[in-house]
Amino acid sequence: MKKSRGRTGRKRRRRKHLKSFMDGVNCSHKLEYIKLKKWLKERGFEDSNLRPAEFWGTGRGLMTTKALQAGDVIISLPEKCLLTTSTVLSSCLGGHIENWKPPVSPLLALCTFLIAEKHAGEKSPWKPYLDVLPKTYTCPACLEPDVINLLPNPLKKKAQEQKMMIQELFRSSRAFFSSLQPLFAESTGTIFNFSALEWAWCTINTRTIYMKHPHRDCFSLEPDVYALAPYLDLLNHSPNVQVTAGFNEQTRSYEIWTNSQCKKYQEVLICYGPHDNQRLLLEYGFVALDNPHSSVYVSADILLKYFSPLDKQRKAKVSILKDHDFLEENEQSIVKQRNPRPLQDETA
Ligand SMILES: C[S@@+](CC[C@H](N)C(=O)[O-])C[C@H]1O[C@@H](n2cnc3c(N)ncnc32)[C@H](O)[C@@H]1O
Repeated sequence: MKKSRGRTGRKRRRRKHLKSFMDGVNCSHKLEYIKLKKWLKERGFEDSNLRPAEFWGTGRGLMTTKALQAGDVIISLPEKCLLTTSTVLSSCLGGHIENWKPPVSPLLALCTFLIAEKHAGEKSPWKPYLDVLPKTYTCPACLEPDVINLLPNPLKKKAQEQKMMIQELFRSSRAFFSSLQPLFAESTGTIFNFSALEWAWCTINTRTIYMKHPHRDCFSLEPDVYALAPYLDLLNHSPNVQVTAGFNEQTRSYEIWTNSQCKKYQEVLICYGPHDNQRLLLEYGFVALDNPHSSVYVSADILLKYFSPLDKQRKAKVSILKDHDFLEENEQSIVKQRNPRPLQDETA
């Protein structure tokens, strides 16, 4: 049959070309995903219509093999598949954490567990999950100083703070790491090194879902709101979709429901929250195209410079903006131990 060379043909070819970019390259045949699926099945995860795939634009994510309608469940992950502080406490680290004073934070407990399990290699029951975790991250904390220097000023300061915060976490955790020596043949100084902590911190910062756990005395007062959710954490973010997510007490599973449609073989996207690109870069290491939450950060200095000198209210206006945290502080801020932001608000 003669190929259509007219306008319709060109349109059709263009659409096909565009579609091939939007569709992902299925990678569920790769051994690491086959092992992960088997491991999840043993923990009660029912095979869904999701497949790991590589997408142009968002990287690795999950594609659906069935069209999704608003109201459909995207994924339902049983409690047994989740990695939380309860997992950590029931491991060999549990006794050491319970005896350690001052108590460690839930975040540090999770970081320690990830590093220890990664070190255990073949012996770790979490190996199929650990094997699919990224080896490196693009959060500002992992960027070289000369790259951080290229960022706009307010973001540069926040990136430097994030780097210093992890350095401080490492410094303040060294004694705790040393206390774990009886559990390891190799020196804890080698196992729990700075880059291992940085990797674990970024894993938690970029991949955890929000799940509130009651406070336990063996932990410090920082909120215990994290859970690592294997497979579910392959879902990428879009500011333009809406989902409902949370732990379902009846099914004892963490569930995500879509409020948007998704076509067959397209990437299933969820919303991590109404974050602007600065926040996305800081917390997750990427920026979203056409982000409706985009904002521009302005320092008090810049604002005052461009306020009309005749405006008698300008100081009061700046003060109101400051009170509501709408202004970047210019002075060097004290490095605070900030808790990372879980993947999804309960309300996202
Ligand atoms: C929860 S993980 C999602 C799965 C991840 N892409 C992977 O391969 O493991 C979150 C990370 O995915 C990446 N990501 C999520 N949404 C993205 C998007 N819209 N564009 C680019 N990268 C995105 C970022 O690196 C982010 O830190």
